[in-house]
Amino acid sequence: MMAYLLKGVSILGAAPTDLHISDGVISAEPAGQDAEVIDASGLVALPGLVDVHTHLREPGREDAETVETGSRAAALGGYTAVCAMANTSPVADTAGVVEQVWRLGREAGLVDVQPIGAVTVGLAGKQMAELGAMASSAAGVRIFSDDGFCVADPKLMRRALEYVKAFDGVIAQHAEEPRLTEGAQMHEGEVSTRLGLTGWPAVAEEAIIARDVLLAEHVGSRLHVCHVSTAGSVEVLRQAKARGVRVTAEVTPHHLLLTDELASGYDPVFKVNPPLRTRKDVEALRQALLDGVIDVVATDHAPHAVQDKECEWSYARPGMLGLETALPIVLSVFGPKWELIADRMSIAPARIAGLDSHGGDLTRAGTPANLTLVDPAARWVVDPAELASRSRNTPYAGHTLPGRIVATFLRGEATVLDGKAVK
Ligand SMILES: NC(=O)N[C@@H](CC(=O)O)C(=O)O
Ligand SMILES: [Zn+2]
Ligand SMILES: [Zn+2]
Repeated sequence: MMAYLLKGVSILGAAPTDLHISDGVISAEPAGQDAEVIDASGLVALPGLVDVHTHLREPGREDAETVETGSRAAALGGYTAVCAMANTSPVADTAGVVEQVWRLGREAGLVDVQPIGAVTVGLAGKQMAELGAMASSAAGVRIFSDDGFCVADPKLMRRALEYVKAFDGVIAQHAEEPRLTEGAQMHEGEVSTRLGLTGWPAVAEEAIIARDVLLAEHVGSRLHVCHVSTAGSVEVLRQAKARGVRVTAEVTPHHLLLTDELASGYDPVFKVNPPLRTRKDVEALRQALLDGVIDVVATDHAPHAVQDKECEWSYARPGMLGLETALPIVLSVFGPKWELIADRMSIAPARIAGLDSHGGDLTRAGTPANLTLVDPAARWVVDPAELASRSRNTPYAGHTLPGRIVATFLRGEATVLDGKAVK
């Protein structure tokens, strides 16, 4: 096993120090002659990022992404763990499928791939999947989600919350009242009216979150809200948290930056669920992340093959890439608030996902060496052709972004060095 000495590194923006990595953990002692020395002056060390919402597309759409290509994109983005969403083909609704995804993650060996199990069979919203079997499988599933679809049936949602309570599981809801979003192509507002596109109203998200926090409160179980996108949702969450409801929430980098005005050019790269909202929503989401009303940044990395994305707006699949640009976008929005970034992108997501070996304290000897090194001064231009993802649907093509991932370590082994994946 390699040993490393990160010379002159700044841990979360603190004064430069030397960081020793050996035997897979942070070590108090220099490892001696054999350690590879990395000049880390000017670089910031963060606990390895953890994504609670990633679409890896395997099994079923390996033309868009595989566990391996998505893992590589994640490592290059500074991630050491990702939670793989269940909307694969076949759906990850059995112990067999989640174990397959988990095993593919182990084989790729670039990040910890933690499968999310479906709440309902085939994501059909009718019959509960075998949540217990997925939880007790080798994959040890803790998060369940029908993401892509909402668990719209309130009775089914209640039963799922009750069921996972036994093993401290969590239901991650894609909050969308389907009757209010029929035919929706973008956010319902001034821009959709001008473009003549059917809108997804903010209330379609807010109504489900309001219902679900009440259900979670009633059951005393854990709810996680995927990709929160509106100012109204933030207010519902703020009130629920003030009452002590066991609810956590995520926001994506794109909802922290981009607005519905971008639909004006009808470029489907900006088509995503939930849709890009207004400037007012963006401001409220930023404030909510600062306040902790929203707990984490999650990418909702949603790779799509060219033919599913480069077509007429109404035919294009919703979703955009996220793993390789998440940290730079967050850095561009909030600046070098390293404590905040570490909490919202590593510590809190690791806690939500139950990934105990991630999001650790890098100043403590014995902490598993899951970390990433960022060069905050480096600026780079996003070139879709250079991304490690198998897909190209980034909304940031041609953007100059701050912050480059220089190295990532998974249990003390480098997965990224000099900005390049090691395998
Ligand atoms: N976000 C998206 O627009 N698409 C996601 C599904 C989802 O997150 O709802 C996908 O799987 O492509
Ligand atoms: Zn979703
Ligand atoms: Zn998603």
